[in-house]
Amino acid sequence: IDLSVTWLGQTMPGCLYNASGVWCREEGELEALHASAAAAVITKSATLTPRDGNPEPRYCRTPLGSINSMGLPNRGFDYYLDYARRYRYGSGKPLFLSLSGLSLDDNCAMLRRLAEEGLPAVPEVNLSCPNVPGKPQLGYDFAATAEALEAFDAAYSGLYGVKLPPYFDPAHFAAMAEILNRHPRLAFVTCINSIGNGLVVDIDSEAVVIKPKDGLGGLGGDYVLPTALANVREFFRLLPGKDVVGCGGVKSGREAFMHILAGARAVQVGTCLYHEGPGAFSRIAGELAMLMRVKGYRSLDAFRGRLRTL
Ligand SMILES: O=C(O)c1[nH]c(=O)[nH]c(=O)c1Cl
Repeated sequence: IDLSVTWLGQTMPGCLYNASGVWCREEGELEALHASAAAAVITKSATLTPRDGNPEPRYCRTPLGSINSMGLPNRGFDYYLDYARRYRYGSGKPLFLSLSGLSLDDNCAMLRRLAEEGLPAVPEVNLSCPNVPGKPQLGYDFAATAEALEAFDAAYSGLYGVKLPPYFDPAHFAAMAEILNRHPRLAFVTCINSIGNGLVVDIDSEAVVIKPKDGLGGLGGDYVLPTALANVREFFRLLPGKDVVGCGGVKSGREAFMHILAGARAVQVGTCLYHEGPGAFSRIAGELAMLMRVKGYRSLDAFRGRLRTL
């Protein structure tokens, strides 16, 4: 059973890696991911300067997944760039740098700095953080997204990707695809980020469960799987020549299989990784391989994007 994935001019040994934000803020966490069965590593979304993030409690696990309003806590761009300078690219596991500047200028400054370094690390620009008070998700503003992508192309001459928020309307899928398809070096989109601004209520305390934004936070886990699959399948159809990375609701080989069937080139794991740790990757990969064996598939190419309609 071959779980390898060839994209971005390289072949990685498997198809699973972390969702940005989970188990990836500190170098020790990143090294643990690299040492695990994860096939790639992506860093916590970086801002130009370090951030403490939102007041706690800012993350809560629920029976169906998670809610978070971390507020972009991170060590700052220089910390992750330094890690990228020392990363062992020869391992065959790509390194992605998630960038989430608080302004277009910040995103372009980080992209320009990364371009100057000439490192193999691939940027994934986050258009979808839902948890910085006062900062709407860029990906929901089509004009601003169009402007940003033009600026990214000018700031960075290599291949890059974007992390998209979930969309919920065919008109929005079409509008975003029209914008994204203008950019040949935009090599992939990662669908989806958390479903923003959900509200989890604790009926015992009769209170919300996280402090920021009076309890509003991004949802992950079982809550988001159908929405994630829809975004993967729609953008797989609408973005010829680009890759779609599936993210959302993956907790076993089953959901990984669903994402790939929907068109995902590779699959990210967030909420499940937060709770299980990097051992999740070998478990999920084993479950995926077993599922493929039962179904008679020897590689991901044998079923990627082959979701049947009725
Ligand atoms: O609050 C966060 O740090 C956060 N949380 C998310 O669920 N998605 C993001 O992109 C970010 Cl940047």
